[in-house]
Amino acid sequence: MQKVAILGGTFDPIHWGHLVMAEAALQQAALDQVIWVPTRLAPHKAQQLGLSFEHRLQMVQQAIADHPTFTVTQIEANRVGPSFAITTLQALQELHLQVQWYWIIGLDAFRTLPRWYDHAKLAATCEWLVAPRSQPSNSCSPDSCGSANDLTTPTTELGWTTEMIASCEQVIAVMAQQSIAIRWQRLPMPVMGISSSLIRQYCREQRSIRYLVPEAVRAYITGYQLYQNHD
Ligand SMILES: Nc1ncnc2c1ncn2[C@@H]1O[C@H](COP(=O)(O)OP(=O)(O)OP(=O)(O)O)[C@@H](O)[C@H]1O
Ligand SMILES: O=C(O)c1ccc[n+]([C@@H]2O[C@H](COP(=O)([O-])O)[C@@H](O)[C@H]2O)c1
Repeated sequence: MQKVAILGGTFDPIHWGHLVMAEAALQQAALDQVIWVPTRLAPHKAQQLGLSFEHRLQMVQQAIADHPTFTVTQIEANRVGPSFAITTLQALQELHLQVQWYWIIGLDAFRTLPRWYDHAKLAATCEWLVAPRSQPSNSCSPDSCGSANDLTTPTTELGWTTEMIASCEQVIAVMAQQSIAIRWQRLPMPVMGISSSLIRQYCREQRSIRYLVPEAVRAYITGYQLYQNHD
């Protein structure tokens, strides 16, 4: 049976944090494939107007072009309403039979899992590969994110602090209270203090984004003069 992981995201734009996370997952879970899924309308970012789906898709395509086991799908391109994860997973299940499913996710997003649409069914359908993340991204609410001092108590596990691990276990506990069993693993990888918000901010401030995103993505952003005036 093939082992396939979904990496869903807004990717506005894709950056090295996403790519390092995907590579760590590939190795850790011995995956056969990672399917990148740009969201059309992220459920919790629905009010925000970001770049078009086409621009975000193009940047993902260019960033993963040289990777033999990364692919990108447009499965959410024409979806009406928010892009719920369970809908995407079920649609991919119909296309890929005989697959053991995984979902690659950063700690900030994992913390919000108990509030995802139909999370009970989703949790039963895939295993979660969680990447450490120290800074809350703009996308999560204050009650769902950790403090900025997550880096204070390191463990021997690459990238992970005791606070981050406790945060994951809190998610598992909340799910358990709802009688939802969840399969998950922590990804050993360095904490990458990069976010799409940071890239957009750097572009607005006309600071260099070299080494924060792949060169092809930087060229794309520069070529279309993206992120100059809005967040
Ligand atoms: N630097 C990072 N380290 C670990 N996980 C990350 C990192 N950046 C993004 N992710 C994860 O990748 C997935 C998609 O994230 P997304 O496309 O929203 O990027 P983002 O950098 O969080 O964006 P924004 O800053 O606009 O909120 C989420 O699961 C998120 O937690
Ligand atoms: O299904 C949900 O309710 C849900 C709620 C929040 C986030 N997600 C998914 O989580 C992934 C990461 O989202 P984002 O916006 O942080 O890039 C993306 O695939 C979203 O569709 C899904």
